[in-house]
Order: sequence, then C-alpha cells, then structure tokens
Amino acid sequence: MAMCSTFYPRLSTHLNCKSFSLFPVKHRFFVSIKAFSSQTFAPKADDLPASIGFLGLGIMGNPMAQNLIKAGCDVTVWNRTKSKCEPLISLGAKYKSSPEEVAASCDVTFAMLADPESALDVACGKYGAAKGMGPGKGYVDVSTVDGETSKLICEHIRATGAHFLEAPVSGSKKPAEDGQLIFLTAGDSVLYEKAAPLLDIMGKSRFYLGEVGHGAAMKLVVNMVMGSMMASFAEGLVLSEKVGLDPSVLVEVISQGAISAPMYAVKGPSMVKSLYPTAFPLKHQQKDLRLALGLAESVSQPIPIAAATNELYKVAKSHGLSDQDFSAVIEALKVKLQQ
Ligand SMILES: NC(=O)C1=CN([C@@H]2O[C@H](COP(=O)(O)OP(=O)(O)OC[C@H]3O[C@@H](n4cnc5c(N)ncnc54)[C@H](OP(=O)(O)O)[C@@H]3O)[C@@H](O)[C@H]2O)C=CC1
Ligand SMILES: O=CC(=O)O
Repeated sequence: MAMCSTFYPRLSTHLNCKSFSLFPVKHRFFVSIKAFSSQTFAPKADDLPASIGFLGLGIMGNPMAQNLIKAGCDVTVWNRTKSKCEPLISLGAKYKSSPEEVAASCDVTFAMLADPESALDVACGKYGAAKGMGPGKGYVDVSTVDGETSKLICEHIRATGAHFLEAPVSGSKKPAEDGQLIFLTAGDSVLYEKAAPLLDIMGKSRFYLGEVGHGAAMKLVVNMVMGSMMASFAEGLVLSEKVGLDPSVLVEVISQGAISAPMYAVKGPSMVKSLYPTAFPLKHQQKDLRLALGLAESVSQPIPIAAATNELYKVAKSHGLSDQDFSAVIEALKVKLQQ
C-alpha cells in the first residue's frame, strides 16, 4: 500500500523515521517519504554534496537556495538579473557570472526557471550549465516544464557524462520558505540518492517516479487540477456576491465541508478583498495549463474543464494580471462585457 506524508501527514510524523521507500512493481517507481520536520531529521554534513549550484532566484529559487545556505551548504548562485543574488551572497553564497561557471564549480547544480524556454536556455544555451557539466556531476531541474523539454535537457546533460534529475515541486512561496516542498522527481536514480539530503532540506517529501518525463507529467496534472479548482472557486465567490450573499461566509462554509482545501482557506479571504499578493504568478499557472493541454493531446485524452479554465487564465493575462497571484483569475470574471 502506498503511503506518504502528503496523504498521511500524522502517520508519517508519528512514525518518527527519517524516510522509507516503497516499490510498487506494477508502476516501476518508488516513492520515498520523509517525515514532516526537516529540522528533526536534519542531514549530517557528511551526507551532503560538497558544493551546490543554484540557477534562478525568483519567488521559489530564492527561499530554496536560502534554506540550503542556512543548513550549512556551500552554495554558488547565478540569476539573469544579478541584483537578486545579493541577499544570498550576504548570507554566504558565492557568485558566478554564468550557468556554465556555476556548473563547472559545483557537484550538484539546481535550476529553478520560469518556463520551458528559459529552462532550456539556461541548461543548454551558449553559456549554459551543460557546458560546465561532466562525469561525477549532477543537474537537478526543479522548474515546471513539459516532459519533452525535460528530456531535451536530460540529453544535453547526459552527453557530458553527468547525471540528470527532473524534480519539479508542488508547494508555493510559503512552503518554499518553510522547507516544506513536495519533490516530484524522475531520472538518474544515482543522482536522486545523492541529492536526497538536499531535497530533504528544501522539502517535506519526495517521490521518485522513474524515467524522465514522469516528474514533469505529475506536476502538470497536479497544477491542472489546482488551476481548475481555483477558477471554480472564483466563480463561486463572484456568483455568491451577485445573488446577495456574503462571499466571506461562502469561504467559511466551504472550509467546514468536504470540499475544503488549504488553498481556499489561504487565498479566499484576500480574494474577497480583491487582493492578490503574488505567491504563484498567474502567468505560470496559465503556462502549466497550456502544458497540461499538450500532455493530454499527446495521449488523445479529453480535458474539457482544463481547456475552459485555460481560456479564463488567458483572459486574465490579457487584462494585465500576469504577475499577480493566480487567484487574480477572479478578476477575469468581473470584467464587464462591451455593450
Ligand atoms: N511560485 C510558485 O508558487 C511556484 C512556482 N513553480 C514553478 O517554479 C518555476 C519558477 O517559479 P517562480 O520562482 O515563482 O517564478 P519567478 O517568475 O519568480 O522566477 C523565474 C526565474 O526564471 C528566471 N528567468 C526567466 N526567464 C529567463 C530567461 N529567459 N533566462 C534566464 N532566466 C530566466 C528569472 O530571472 P530574472 O530574475 O532575471 O527575471 C527568475 O530567476 C516556474 O516554472 C513555476 O511554474 C512551482 C511551484 C510553485
Ligand atoms: O505550482 C504551484 C504550486 O503551488 O505548487
């Protein structure tokens, strides 16, 4: 029976074990689980790769790299906009001026980029990480991209003799700050084992899903569901107000029932006030829906709810909401149609 801290948080906390693995033969993947508190089970310094690179210091990359530094790791950073490296340098990080140089000077390099285009460019471009990779090194791409992009990056990295792991994360800004991310990994198992202590610093659980593409696919399916849930919630809030109900009461009613979700409880109160402080940018949610549609197309699977949802996020983007939190999708429902 597959169990994990995501589904059984109390159980895994009570188990009081650092991690255990399950091998469901049918699906040829294993799921590795660690208990909730990375502090309780902090990895020993000996377990950690000697030097770690981190490329991409946006909303997610910054706190993830910070947690590695605070855990005592030797971290070297790079970001396209150099100023975003400063807070990490002041915490003790080293700086290199290209992904190539970071990869050349580190054992394991993480990348947390916006989308498939930037992930590909940073890994395989002119001064990309692949240029600095070689045997004994590892590249862990934690960006949310499609399987095809991930496979292409993997090819370039493996061609250098290095190992590749895709490891997109579930969990937003706050879980990244708190070291409570969920890693959805696939690729070279040697690198998975090597990177595990680092994943445990940044996250609360990790899944090893087999061959490259499975981690990306899992992430896209999860975010497809999340995007549709948010759009449906937004419709409920707008409709409740239109018919004279207090949307704050709707948030409370939902929180007490079977469809309650942490996402509604966290985002609902600010959505009622038309406030959307950015944790997960709306443009990235729309990107994930677009990629999920491509994934579904590849296997001829109808996903009509996600397709309609994607259109709503596109409308929201056209109203200048790309950089607001994805909960701002509600604004697309408030737009008055031209007479
Ligand atoms: N925010 C969230 O809640 C979550 C996000 N994700 C995923 O994680 C990834 C990063 O998200 P997040 O940190 O929120 O995004 P941000 O938009 O905050 O950061 C994006 C990062 O990508 C860099 N970047 C963008 N374009 C390029 C380019 N052409 N070349 C080089 N670097 C580039 C940015 O550099 P610069 O600073 O110069 O712009 C920045 O470092 C995305 O794939 C997202 O879908 C996954 C889980 C949760
Ligand atoms: O990708 C976003 C998230 O919250 O997970």
